[in-house]
Amino acid sequence: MNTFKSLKEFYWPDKRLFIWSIFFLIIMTILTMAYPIVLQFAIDEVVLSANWGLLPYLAGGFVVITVLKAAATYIHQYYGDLFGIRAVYRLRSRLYKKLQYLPFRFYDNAKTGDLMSRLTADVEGFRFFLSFGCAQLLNLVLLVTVSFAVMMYYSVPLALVSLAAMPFLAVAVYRFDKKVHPAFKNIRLSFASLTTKVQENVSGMSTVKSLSREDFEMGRFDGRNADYKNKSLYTSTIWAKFFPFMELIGNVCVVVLLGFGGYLVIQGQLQLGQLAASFSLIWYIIGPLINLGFIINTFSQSKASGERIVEVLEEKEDITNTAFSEPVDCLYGEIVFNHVTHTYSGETQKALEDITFHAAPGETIGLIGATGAGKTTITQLISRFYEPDEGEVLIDGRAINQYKLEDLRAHVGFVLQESFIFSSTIHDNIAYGRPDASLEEVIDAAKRAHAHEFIMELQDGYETVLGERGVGLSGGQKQRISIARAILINPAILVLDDATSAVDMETEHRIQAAFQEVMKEKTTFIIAHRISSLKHADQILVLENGKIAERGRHEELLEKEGIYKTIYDIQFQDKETVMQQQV
Ligand SMILES: Nc1ncnc2c1ncn2[C@@H]1O[C@H](COP(=O)(O)OP(=O)(O)OP(=O)(O)O)[C@@H](O)[C@H]1O
Repeated sequence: MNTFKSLKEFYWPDKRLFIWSIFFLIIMTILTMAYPIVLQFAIDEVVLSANWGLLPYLAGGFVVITVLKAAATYIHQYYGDLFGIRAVYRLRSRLYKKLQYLPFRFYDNAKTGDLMSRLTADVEGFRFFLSFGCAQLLNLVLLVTVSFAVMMYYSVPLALVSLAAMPFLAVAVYRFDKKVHPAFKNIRLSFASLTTKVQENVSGMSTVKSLSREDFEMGRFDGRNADYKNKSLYTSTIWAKFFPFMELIGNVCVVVLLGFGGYLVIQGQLQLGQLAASFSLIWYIIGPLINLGFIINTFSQSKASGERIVEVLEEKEDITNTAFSEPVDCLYGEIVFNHVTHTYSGETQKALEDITFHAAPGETIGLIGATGAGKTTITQLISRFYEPDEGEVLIDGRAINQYKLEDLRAHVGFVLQESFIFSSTIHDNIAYGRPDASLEEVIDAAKRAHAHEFIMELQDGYETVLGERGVGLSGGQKQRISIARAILINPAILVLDDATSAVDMETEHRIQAAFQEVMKEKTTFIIAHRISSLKHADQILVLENGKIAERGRHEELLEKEGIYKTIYDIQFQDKETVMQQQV
């Protein structure tokens, strides 16, 4: 019940809808009970008493009851549905908002397929219970109690004898639920694994194709598909056995009712109409009891779904604005790292250890080092994507948690190795960080990123719609869109993660020139693997295993004859070799 309590704020604002829906459900049940009573009255008081004058009234009354019941059913269902739909609308919005603000740490461990199923299947499971499951449970209790009471009113012995088999029915339902519940749970898990596989496959399709692993992927999918099929078949066999068995018990009850009831009628202890009415009433008891398993199942499924939803909602947003966070209009871009140490959650090895440096506004800092040395981590700490375990990061003399997160991030521009392109127009992709930018500004940014020419060659120019993940653009083109995006937000701090690795030599040269232009008055971090990108940096930090191994300008580092010089020699020799081969 805790789950339902935790999610109360989403469904309780519409409690009126729920109450009305339940009110009309009660009316619906009362009117349903009227059917057998009218039948009993028609047989005993009209037919057997030859009181034919009552017949038109009875028929008219029956029509009125039917119409009223139809109206009550409509209102009950409509309000019930509205109640569930509105609740999950709020819930979905909150979940989506939560996903936007959850820290990077959460996404490091989250599986996309799993998150998707929480936002879709689990939310739907919860809605189903709110809209129908809850009402069904209440309907069951009402129908069974009232039907039993009316049967008892007609004849206590008949009610007790014909319902003697009910305990068997209850035991069968209980045993069935014990089997079917885990079976359903397994189906859900199997389905989640199936969708995760599909999602992963579609996302990594280019890798699958480039390595010709289609057959391997199909084999892996077949395994999960077969697992899902087997689990569904197993559940079907449980259902298939359950219904005939339940019907058998139900029919035994009916046979007992007719036999014993017939005897009572012959003995004059029961009226014929009462027997006929009891025949209908007994199904109002058996029917819902057979469905009890299904209702319990809906309940436990929605409870499980609710738990998975609550898990996301209660996930800690540990990187947020603090009480000291203040809005800021402009940054100068002075950055200080003071003995910063950082370990990613779940890792034992430090990604950064005791990093200290000072970057004056407008300076260019080069970061170089082997893969995994900690270059990206430094830039991620500047944007407060993660919080360091020890030490502090200061911008313009203030600790970065004293800035409002959105302001801080608005002043740091990233050009990442793998730029994400949204499935919308080129214009919207460039203006993503500044949707208010004018078309002239967007075009100017594209020109400076050397993207304008290729954009104009596309059929719809800036209005060209890009596919998911920007399919249709080359790596270099995507990167230039990303550069234009960063230029447009005009950040005080710029991070270029191997920004020109995916473009040809000529374009690289042009982009580098454009960057010299935009980097003016901006503190820029260049994460580079090639020394050529760092030659003009004001300061180069050479990282090794999360520590700064060397620092200085290009010429100074060459003189040190250390790691930097080694990298330089390797890259320089490579160049020499290429030159020699060309001669
Ligand atoms: N999200 C993460 N969760 C756990 N460990 C991480 C995460 N990101 C990076 N690491 C680890 O932290 C260390 C530093 O990684 P980082 O990405 O900063 O290196 P890098 O120098 O930028 O490497 P590359 O040149 O390959 O991009 C590595 O050992 C890496 O495995």
